[in-house]
Amino acid sequence: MAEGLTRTYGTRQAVTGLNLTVPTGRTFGFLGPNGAGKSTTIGMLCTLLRPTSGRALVAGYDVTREPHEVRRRIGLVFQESTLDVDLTAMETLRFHADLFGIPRRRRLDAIMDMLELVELAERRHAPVRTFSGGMRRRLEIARGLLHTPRVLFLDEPTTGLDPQTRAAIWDHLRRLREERDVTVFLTTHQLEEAEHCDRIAIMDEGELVADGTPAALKAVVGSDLITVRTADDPAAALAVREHLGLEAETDTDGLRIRVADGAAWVPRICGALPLTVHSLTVTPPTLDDAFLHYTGRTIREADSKPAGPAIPAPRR
Ligand SMILES: Nc1ncnc2c1ncn2[C@@H]1O[C@H](COP(=O)(O)OP(=O)(O)OP(=O)(O)O)[C@@H](O)[C@H]1O
Repeated sequence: MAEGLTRTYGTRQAVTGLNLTVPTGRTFGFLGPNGAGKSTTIGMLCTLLRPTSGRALVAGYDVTREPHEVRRRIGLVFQESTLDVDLTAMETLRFHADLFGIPRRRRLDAIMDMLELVELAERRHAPVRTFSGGMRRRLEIARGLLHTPRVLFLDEPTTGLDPQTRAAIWDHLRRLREERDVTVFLTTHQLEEAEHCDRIAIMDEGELVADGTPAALKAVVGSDLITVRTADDPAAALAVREHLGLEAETDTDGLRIRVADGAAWVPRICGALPLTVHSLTVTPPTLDDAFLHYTGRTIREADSKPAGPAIPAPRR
């Protein structure tokens, strides 16, 4: 829970008056372009950055007044890897278990449980340097979960990974949600990734602009996109405007028409066109449409601005 959470760097407002409640045991995605303030928010929630004003409770504890209580109850996976590549997977987790004071008698069970969760048990004695990017990320997730935190924070968990590995990481995060009662809080600037979350908060230029389930955010857009390719798109646009009174734009994809119930309009559009239709697709609203709706630009346009620094990962 955050109330009026604000962080400034000098004169720059990185996060402004953030109000947020995250449901327990769910996957919550923080979506926004580079520099929106996502990492700064995670940094404050994880007690790594002090809020300039406002307050936040994580797992029931105040991040400013009770940082140690918060730290005990959270796991953190940074944007950049913080693994020591000379250690094996087992040694990595053993080191972390010591750090968090996991009792010796429970240590091996806890480590094996986590290694099995992320399917690295067979590679437990291999040094991390022999691991692929996806395996390293899975090991970091296992490490973040070893002390059974109530909340797992992941800053851009699949950045830099190929699509297959990304899908595998999401499978693991899904299992985590199903099998353990952990709240997963992650940041992403990838729309496809945000679709996996139970709830999303859209952030832009330090402010929260929307918050809800992916379906609810898309529903606000309220219209499907019909794309039609014809033998003569400008003539088709004119016909659609004149006969159906619909706004139609043409671009390299063809003719683009936005309507509330796309499927119902298909026969009428085809009937109104006096020329050959090569193809017609109906696309329900996407999260990019939702982002556009709330911010006035697409996330890709917003992302082409220079990136901000990620939250500082501890160096070893
Ligand atoms: N240590 C810092 N000093 C000065 N400005 C900073 C610092 N860290 C972040 N900022 C600025 O604060 C704003 C928010 O940055 P932040 O890293 O939180 O965004 P982000 O949404 O996480 O972006 P990214 O996806 O690139 O990590 C940006 O304008 C960034 O330049």
